[in-house]
Formats: sequence, structure tokens, C-alpha cells
Amino acid sequence: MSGRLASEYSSWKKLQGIYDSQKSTLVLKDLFTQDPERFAKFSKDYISKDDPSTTLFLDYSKNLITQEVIDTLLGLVREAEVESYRDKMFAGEHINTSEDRAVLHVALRNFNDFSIQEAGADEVAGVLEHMKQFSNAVRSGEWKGYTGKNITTIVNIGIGGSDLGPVMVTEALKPYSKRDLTAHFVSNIDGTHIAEILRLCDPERTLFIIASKTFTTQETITNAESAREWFLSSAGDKAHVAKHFVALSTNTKAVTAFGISSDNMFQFWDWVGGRYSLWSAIGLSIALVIGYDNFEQLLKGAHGMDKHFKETPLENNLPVLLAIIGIWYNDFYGSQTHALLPYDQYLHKFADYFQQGDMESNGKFITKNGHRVNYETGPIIWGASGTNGQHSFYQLVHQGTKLIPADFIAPATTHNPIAHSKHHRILLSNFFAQPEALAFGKTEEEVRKELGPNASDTLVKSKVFEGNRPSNSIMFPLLTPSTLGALIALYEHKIFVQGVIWGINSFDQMGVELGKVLAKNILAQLEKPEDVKGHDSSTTGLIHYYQKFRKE
Ligand SMILES: O=P(O)(O)OC[C@H]1O[C@](O)(CO)[C@@H](O)[C@@H]1O
Repeated sequence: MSGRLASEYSSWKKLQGIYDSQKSTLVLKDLFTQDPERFAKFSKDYISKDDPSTTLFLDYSKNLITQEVIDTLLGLVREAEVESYRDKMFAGEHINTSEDRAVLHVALRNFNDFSIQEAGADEVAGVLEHMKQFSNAVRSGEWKGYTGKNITTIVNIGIGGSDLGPVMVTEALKPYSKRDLTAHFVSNIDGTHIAEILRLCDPERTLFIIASKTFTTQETITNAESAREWFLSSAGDKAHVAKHFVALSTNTKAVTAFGISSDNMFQFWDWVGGRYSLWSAIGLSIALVIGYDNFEQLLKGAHGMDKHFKETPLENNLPVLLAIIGIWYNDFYGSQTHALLPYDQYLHKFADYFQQGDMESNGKFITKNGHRVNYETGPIIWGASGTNGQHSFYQLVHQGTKLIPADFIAPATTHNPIAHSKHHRILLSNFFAQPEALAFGKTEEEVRKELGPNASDTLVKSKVFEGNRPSNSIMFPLLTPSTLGALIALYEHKIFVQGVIWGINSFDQMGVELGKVLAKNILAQLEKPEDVKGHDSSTTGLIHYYQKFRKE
């Protein structure tokens, strides 16, 4: 990050020039015809150096790019000093400047390869050991509830990064889960969320995991208090809380004040950002569900990608490539959104997860130096698993008026090869067909030929696919813990690279504060109409409407 606005870099200006002069010739159909080597040139294999069985394949040939575009985008990476910033992150420098913190999720999955000096980095192994002992004890039945019964249900109470990562990963790695241990996740302050989950729980066999970095988040603490009240209404004695409540936090004082002993607290550190925390103690529910060894494989898979990101030249560096291609659309083509489309039911929460990961990181208009950007920063991230999305929003992606770059993600093989893998073959045929249709479309001539001479012009036109809609395709042999680790780390580092180029701080989240402060103020005014003060007429009117129906 050089301190300049991205738009001041010479490569940015050059990219604008390329876009203006070549936009009309960047046509995928032509680019593929002109160069039979295009796929080979614009695709990359990732093989983990530590574990060659962990691999990913990235095909980025169906993008509106030429070698000149890629080279100029890489020039942008150099001008923005991304490599130096990456090294600063790995070294533990306080690159989260607004909060004066290091950014060290890479230290949580380090396995002694990188030398990291930050306080707490040497405590990671100890916490992992604690997680191992505890998850083994619960899974084996050695850990008993207050009436001597095994734990059969866990309820993770957390929100944002203290919820989305564990939810996404436990869903993604279900084939590795202990099927007789049920995991629930409560996040929303809406009492309906916890009420419906508690209906499914037996207090004698349920373990509550209170996951909150700060241990002050209103939603989490309120839900945790309601869970404790529900538990005590059966268990009676407060001493039983120790067998049924554990905490994942950086705030020992607040955890102890809540009534959870520090023996049942799993520590992490301020240099772990909430949306980068599934690798820390926040991953306890993951370790409980899939077992500690599989959790460690997840960490190792991510570590392999960390090494790749740190050591691979820019032109072969997968997170860098994803990042610059994203910038090409976001900042030059004017794309507002980016779709994540996993063709794997187990990854059905992947887009939700990276909605926070990307949008909370890069949804910022002020640079680290306090200047307002004069370009677009983080895209809107959205998506759903294939093929469901095809029967919902793909119409707009194919024939709408917006350019929506998308990442298609799929495993070559399935954990569920039912009907001799017939389902999987059909799934993959769609995974291959959609990017092809987006890229190459269907011309008026082709439609006319298909419909015959009597077809009306209107009908013909409505069936034309303009094509030239870009996508990446990411494949891997099977969705294993280490592959998932590598895939998540790939996107984490993509977000990092983009943030550095845009000159913003990807590691704070000031934008969620204002709403929280206003809600606290309003909460104190909800009792009486005369208390409702200091708002605009719309907000006042809405609160008064509520007060007409208000009940205890
Ligand atoms: O883990 P905590 O401290 O409860 O915070 C939960 C979430 O709230 C946020 O601070 C804001 O939404 C996220 O960054 C974080 O993941």
C-alpha cells in the first residue's frame, strides 16, 4: 500500500486506456478462436507443498482478459506494494492501523513454518491442545453432563464471524461428522431463533458454546443468558453450568463474570479478526463435529495456501489472480456484484460466509490515509449452490442487463456417489454448461436455425444469449478438510490483495457501529410514547406504531 489512491497508479491509468480502446474486441468467442492455447495459458494447478494430495485447479480463461490485461493488472499489484504488505502481515506488523493490531489468522495455522513474534502467537499450540483434549472428551463420552449422561447436542451461540465460519465448515464437512452429535447454531437476537433450537435440546445432554471475541456482543450475550436460564430451570444448581457451558473469547473478565470458569474458556487474541476466526478457538464446534484430526487437516490445508500466497511469483499466485480479475470487472467494467456458485450441496453456506468475509473487509470508502476513494471498492458478494440457483436467478445472469462475474466451484468426485454417481454427473454437466453458455451464448442466427423459418422475430430475439459473460471455474478432486482449508484461505488472501490495491483497511469494521449505538438508544425509549425523542419523523412514527401493539 503506497499511500496513493489506486487511481493515481500509472498501471490503473493504463488499464483504463486498455478498457476504453479494447472493450469491443475483448470477446470471448474471438479470443478462444484466435488462441488455441488460451485454456493452457489461463489456468493453473495448485498443489500444496506440504501435502501434494491437496490440490485445486483454477481456470480463468473465460474472463475478458488478454495477457496484456493480466500483465498490467500485475503491474498494479506491484505499484500498490502488495508483496511488501503481505510480508508485513505474515511478520505480525500492525497493518490494522485504525485498531493498531496485527492481522494474524495465518499464525493460527502456522505449524512452525513462519517466524511470528506477536504476543500470543506462541500460545496457539496450547489452545489447540486444549481444543483437542476437550473435543476428544466430549466425542468419546468421557465428558458428562450434570446427570452423568453423554453430550449428544452442541449449541454454538455467536454471530457474524463467531457463527458463519463454524456453520459453513460444519455443513461443508458433514461427511466427516460424528452423526450422533447434533450441532445447532444460534445467532439472531430474534428470540424465535433460540426458542426453536431449545425445543430440540435436552438440558442433560446439551453443551452450549458461547462464541464471542469481545464477549460484549448484545445478540450473543442475550442469547447466552436465555440459554443459561433455560438450562438452570432444569438443572437448578448453578454449579452445573460448568459441565454445560464453555466460552470462546479474548475477554476472560467478561467470561468469568458470566459464570463460566476460566478452565472452560478457550482463548484467542485481538489479532484474530472475527471474520477470519474459524481457525481459532472459534472453531471449537467444528472440532467437536468433525473431530480434532480433521480440524487440524483444515488448518493444514489453509497453511499450504498461505505458503503458496507468500512464496509464489505473482503471475502464478492464485489469490493474486482472483483478486486482479475481480478488480478488472469491479473498477473498469463497473460490475457491482460478484457471485459465488458452488456446485456442491455441502458448500451451500459458502457464499453466506464470504458475504461477511469480503463485504465487512472491503466495504469501505475511506483509505488508510483518510482519503475518500474515487473508484469502487468491495463488490456485493452473493450466490447459492448449483443447480438451485439455475432455477432462480440465473435468468438475469444470462440475459439481464448487468455484467455479473461469477466463480463456479465444484469437486470432481462426490462423497455421495448414489445411483452410480448419476447425480454427480448431472450436477457436473450443469457446472460445465453454465460457464460455457455465459461465455459463448447463442446468436440470433443459431436461434433462427433452431426454430425454423416461421418463428417470429420477437420469439427469436427473446432466445438470444449475448454471451461474453465472464467466470472463473475452480475444481478439486473431492471436498476434504484440507481442500476446504485451502479454498477458504484462497479467498481470504484474494480479499487481502484487493484491499491493499484499493488502499483500504480490510481488517476493521467501523461501519457496523452506528446502527448498534442507535439501537441501544432506541431500546431505552421503547416503553412510552413520550420517551421517543431525538429522531426523524419516520423513525418516531414507526416506534409509535410498535407501541400500539407492545406486549411484555
Ligand atoms: O465475536 P464477537 O465479538 O461477538 O463479534 C461478532 C461479530 O460482530 C462484528 O464485530 C460486527 O458485525 C463482526 O466483525 C464479528 O464477527
